[in-house]
Amino acid sequence: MKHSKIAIIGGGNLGAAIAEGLIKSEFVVPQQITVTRRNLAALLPLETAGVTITSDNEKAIKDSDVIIVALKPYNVKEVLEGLKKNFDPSRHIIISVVTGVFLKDLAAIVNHGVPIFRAMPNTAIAIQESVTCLCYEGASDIQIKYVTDLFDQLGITIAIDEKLMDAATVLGACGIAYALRFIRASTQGGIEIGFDAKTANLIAAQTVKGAAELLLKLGRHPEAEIDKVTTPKGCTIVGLNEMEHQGFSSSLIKGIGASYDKIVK
Ligand SMILES: NC(=O)C1=CN([C@@H]2O[C@H](COP(=O)(O)OP(=O)(O)OC[C@H]3O[C@@H](n4cnc5c(N)ncnc54)[C@H](OP(=O)(O)O)[C@@H]3O)[C@@H](O)[C@H]2O)C=CC1
Ligand SMILES: O=C(O)[C@@H]1CCC=N1
Repeated sequence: MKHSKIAIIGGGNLGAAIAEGLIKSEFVVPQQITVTRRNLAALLPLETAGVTITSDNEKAIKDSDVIIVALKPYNVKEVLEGLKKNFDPSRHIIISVVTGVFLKDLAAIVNHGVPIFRAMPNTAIAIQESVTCLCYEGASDIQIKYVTDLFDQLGITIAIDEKLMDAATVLGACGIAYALRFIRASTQGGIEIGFDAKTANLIAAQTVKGAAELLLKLGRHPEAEIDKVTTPKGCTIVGLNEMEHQGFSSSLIKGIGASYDKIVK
């Protein structure tokens, strides 16, 4: 499957980010990628990089082997219904990154025996730093290996039960926004205590990266690392405790719950 052509149906925020990541990773060359949307002007940078851009979904599917569906949840049914006659089970695999649309619902729309994967990456896929949770139905071992390899090039991949896909959406995909808001708030605090915005943002972003790398590279526990920073009677514990009095951990946990409820209810 190494020379498979990839069509991304719906080249918006996530679809375009996947294309960018694929190009950077060299998993495929740009000429193996087609990206579709109606407003093609937004895709011109990808075209400059060598990707085929088009509004013709049918042609994109006919010219490709792997079809990544990156449409909004509310128009996926309508768009795929109109395209289903173009899917060939002996050739195509479908990878949906659409939030909240189950494998069985996708299979019912396509109705063709085409292997279907659900993947839940985040926008850091553009720089090969996504965490992508994956589940699938009706796929062969070769196809599972291919799709896992593809997302492994774009960050890390975790195979999960489909029942956890909504939770993966919140923790991994929405999580990028939560982390960025943390950095933004830190930057605002940094400005209040003396830094210009650019320097404060750099310090806040690199600090979050360092914290994450302590866990990812050294396998450490967050609280054990916090203990190393909180000098007795020092400034860290005073700030941290004040944040907790103001509901820091609680607001994050409640926010994660609210995002989850929005998907499942
Ligand atoms: N953004 C994120 O961080 C994440 C998003 N997701 C999921 O990925 C999906 C896409 O999200 P996102 O990229 O943010 O949304 P966008 O709205 O940015 O992208 C969807 C794209 O689909 C295009 N589109 C609409 N109709 C058609 C059509 N008939 N044919 C081809 N393209 C079409 C739209 O462009 P145009 O109007 O020009 O046609 C639009 O650019 C959603 O289901 C979302 O839940 C999952 C994880 C993370
Ligand atoms: O906010 C959303 O609905 C989408 C799904 C995950 C990230 N963005």
